[in-house]
Amino acid sequence: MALSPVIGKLLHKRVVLASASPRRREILSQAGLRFEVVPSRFKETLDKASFPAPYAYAMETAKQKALEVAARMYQKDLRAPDVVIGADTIVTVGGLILEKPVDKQDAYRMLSMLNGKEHSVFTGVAIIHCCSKGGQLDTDVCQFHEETTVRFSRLSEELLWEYIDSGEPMDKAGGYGIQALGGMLVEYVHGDFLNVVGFPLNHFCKKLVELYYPPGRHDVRRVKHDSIPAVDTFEDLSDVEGGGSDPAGGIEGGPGGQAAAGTRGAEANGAVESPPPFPADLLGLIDGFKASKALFTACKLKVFDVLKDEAPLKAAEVAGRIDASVCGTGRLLDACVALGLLEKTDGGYRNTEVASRHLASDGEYSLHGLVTRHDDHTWELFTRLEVAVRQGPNAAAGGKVEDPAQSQQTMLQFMRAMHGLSKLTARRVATAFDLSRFTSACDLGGCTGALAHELAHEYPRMRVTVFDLPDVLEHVACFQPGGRPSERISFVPGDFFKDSLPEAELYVLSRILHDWPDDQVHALLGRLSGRCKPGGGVLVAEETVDEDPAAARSNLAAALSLLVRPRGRGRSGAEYRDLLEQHGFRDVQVAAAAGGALHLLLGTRASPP
Ligand SMILES: Cc1cn([C@@H]2O[C@H](COP(=O)(O)OP(=O)(O)OP(=O)(O)O)[C@@H](O)[C@H]2O)c(=O)[nH]c1=O
Repeated sequence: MALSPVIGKLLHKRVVLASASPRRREILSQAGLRFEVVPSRFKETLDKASFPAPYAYAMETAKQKALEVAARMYQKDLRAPDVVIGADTIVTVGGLILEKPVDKQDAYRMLSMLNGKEHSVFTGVAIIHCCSKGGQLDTDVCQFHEETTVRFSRLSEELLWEYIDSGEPMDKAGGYGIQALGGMLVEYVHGDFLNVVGFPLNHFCKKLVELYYPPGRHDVRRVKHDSIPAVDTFEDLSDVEGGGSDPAGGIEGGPGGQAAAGTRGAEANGAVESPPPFPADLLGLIDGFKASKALFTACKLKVFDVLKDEAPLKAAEVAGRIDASVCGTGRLLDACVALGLLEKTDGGYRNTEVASRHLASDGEYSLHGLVTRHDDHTWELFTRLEVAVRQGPNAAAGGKVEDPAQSQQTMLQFMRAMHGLSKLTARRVATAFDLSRFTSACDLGGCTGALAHELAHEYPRMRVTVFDLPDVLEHVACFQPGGRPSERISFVPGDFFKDSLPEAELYVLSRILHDWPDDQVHALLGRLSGRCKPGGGVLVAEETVDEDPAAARSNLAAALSLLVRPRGRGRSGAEYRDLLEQHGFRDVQVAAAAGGALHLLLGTRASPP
């Protein structure tokens, strides 16, 4: 059984886990499954005595949990998810079924029954495939169960109460959690450990293989939602009806769908070819732009601002706040849930921590500006990637050099994007080398001063000058912490190609050189080298286009950006070192920052010969 292809079968479906159990959620996300969580409202009150065996009770409860969620979601949007997964875990001892204790006394009763004995843990699982047929919800139900045997040591009353007082037993079947403190009570486990924790992952994957790569018979049966079999007919579900239709065909391509027809056709010819490994990663890549666009759109519509610091909101409430359609907003919010940017609970949607920190438009580490810049500018630039590949770097813009000062709006957007990126990397750039020997620094093209602040903060003796175009410096006030720059930071307007460079012991060029062709880089470094006194330094921070295959993936975005940009060029770390040495900087030290995304070089100005 190859895991990722199996899980991959679900990657392009809207999958819902109908469970409030954090353990199930964790087990499935660790397995790489992408899903939403919609806890079931089904009350676990089925008559246990009406079931022939405890596992049948667990499977039926799991099924009813999942069907309740499918029906509720369908009712709400007239659109059910593709797959709903439900589960129910029970503990059985001496013919009794133990669920979650209702109070401490109940937990004590359960743990006393398990004390010093062997018991079974059953998890029933239902995988329900949904579709809409004739205006009604149509469901395929696949169920299974898994049993694990657990034995508790002989435990003292004192220990049992200590465990109960820890609070751990209360939301767990049988009153214990094997994955945490409860693990100390356990002498042995026979069978699937994760099944005890709440979800039999191994059996689940095997079931997916059966469903999606069907060798023949298995226990899926079409069940009309409005004719869910009564509880007492339930045990029949594991039997295949003789001469039944191909259930996997129904699931894969929908009833009568193309996939089903294809499979049947192949079987009729007697040549059943097994399909190739499922290219989940590749499909993820093919669809990657849709994920980016969903993120961009949510940012632009300020979804993450609306859901910041708030109790969960329903799709309709969010739609009202962002002035958008309810249906469209619902889809967008669900997409953000699937991308791990939002969480969905019974009460509605709310931000994940990452979304609040980086995607809301305010906040110290907001990347909102970067996202909107990508949406408004970079997106379009990348539509010309083919031209850039055919004609070479910088050709895509048709010779048109983008002028960031085009309009106030563009300039501010550009600055917000740069500020967000710099805030994330500035501390790392400032501390990659010991710069304490310098008492003054000049950050050329230092924009909002994000790096200048970190340098001043890290080196209490250092005064920092931010040197940038007058149009840029006009807008820096709103980016200063507390609304004003520190007294050791000054902003000096000027053009580093033309105007006299401020005097400093250390010159900083952070994300500047890639933006210029070689002749201009030489001109700039020549001016800088002329201004820098012997013993002074230059600090360069750049994304590089190294040929090291290990770094290729993380450098990919930078390398392609440099191809489509209207000017500038990508260089390797070695090329930057050469450039510094050509301009009289020696003892070049090299470091990496921001997870290898930034290449840092610190050179010292040698005395002229
Ligand atoms: C034996 C054992 C159980 N559990 C948890 O017990 C709950 C069972 O209850 P359930 O009714 O199946 O699920 P739920 O939590 O009510 O969620 P839901 O699916 O919404 O009904 C699940 O949480 C399981 O992880 C552990 O975390 N560790 C263990 O060792």
